[in-house]
Amino acid sequence: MPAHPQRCTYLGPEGTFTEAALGTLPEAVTHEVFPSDSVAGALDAVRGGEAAVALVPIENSVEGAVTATLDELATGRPLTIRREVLLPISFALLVRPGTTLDDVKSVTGHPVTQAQVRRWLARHLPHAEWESAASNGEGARLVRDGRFDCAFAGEFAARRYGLEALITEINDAPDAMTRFVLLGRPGRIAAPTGMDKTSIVVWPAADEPGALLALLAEWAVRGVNLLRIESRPTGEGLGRYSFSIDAEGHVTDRPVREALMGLHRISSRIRFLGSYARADRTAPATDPRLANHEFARSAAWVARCIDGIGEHPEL
Ligand SMILES: O=C(O)C(=O)Cc1ccccc1
Repeated sequence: MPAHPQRCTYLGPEGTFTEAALGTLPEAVTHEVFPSDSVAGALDAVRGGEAAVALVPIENSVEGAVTATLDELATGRPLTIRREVLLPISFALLVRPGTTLDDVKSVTGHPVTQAQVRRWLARHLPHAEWESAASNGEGARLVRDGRFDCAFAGEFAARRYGLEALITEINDAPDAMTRFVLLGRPGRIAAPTGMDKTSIVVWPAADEPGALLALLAEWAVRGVNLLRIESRPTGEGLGRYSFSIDAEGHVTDRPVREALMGLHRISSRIRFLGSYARADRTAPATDPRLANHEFARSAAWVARCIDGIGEHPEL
């Protein structure tokens, strides 16, 4: 460990799933780790230089986007994604020791959690009042402090806050996963691994027929597969949206690079959020016609056409 290790922050407080996800990354040992109390706080710590990197949730397989994260990435000083990590999620109902299900009148957790335990709540605690917390760790802390009767959080958070897991393995959808991203200030992009993903935010140029189709066509004509597309309101009035997109491949792959160039030409704004290794280690279906050397070969052919080398430069 260097004398002054770099710092890494995460959506805290202690006991969040984000902290558990961070535990699977090398940064958990190579960096000095500290919690932030919101997604915005974590990203501002990176923007302000108090942390080199921050881990925050971005997407859940049941509830979809963590909108606070998407919106933070679309605005403010630019940040880029260095890594992503996937974590399977199931919840425990945490209470102060001695509390029974019959005692429970109020319940808390992160808003994304609420969406994942809705059916369970309707069945087992139909009269309990829900109020959201900034994170699941924060919910557990608030139960310890007597603000709520129980919180949904990871079972591991019980010990941290002197609570008891009354029920475990709660989840309306059994295979729920959450995706987290490690964000840093823009820097040199890591070399491709062959199993990469590229993320951007793009603002269409005009509110006109086919504007979204034109954005999608830039990827489609170059054979680039999209992994996620999400619209988010820009905040500039109803009907104004930006699109958050994950595409298969790395910015140094010719098809991805040319799609980005096309988007840059036709959009009103575009923000590059990084190229990084896919956590699911899935290699794209490769089309040999789209390999970098095929782009070089076709560029050389056009150059020969221009130079008039050969009567009919065909190859
Ligand atoms: O990290 C946490 O504990 C959070 O509060 C964010 C979250 C919410 C729901 C599932 C996974 C992570």
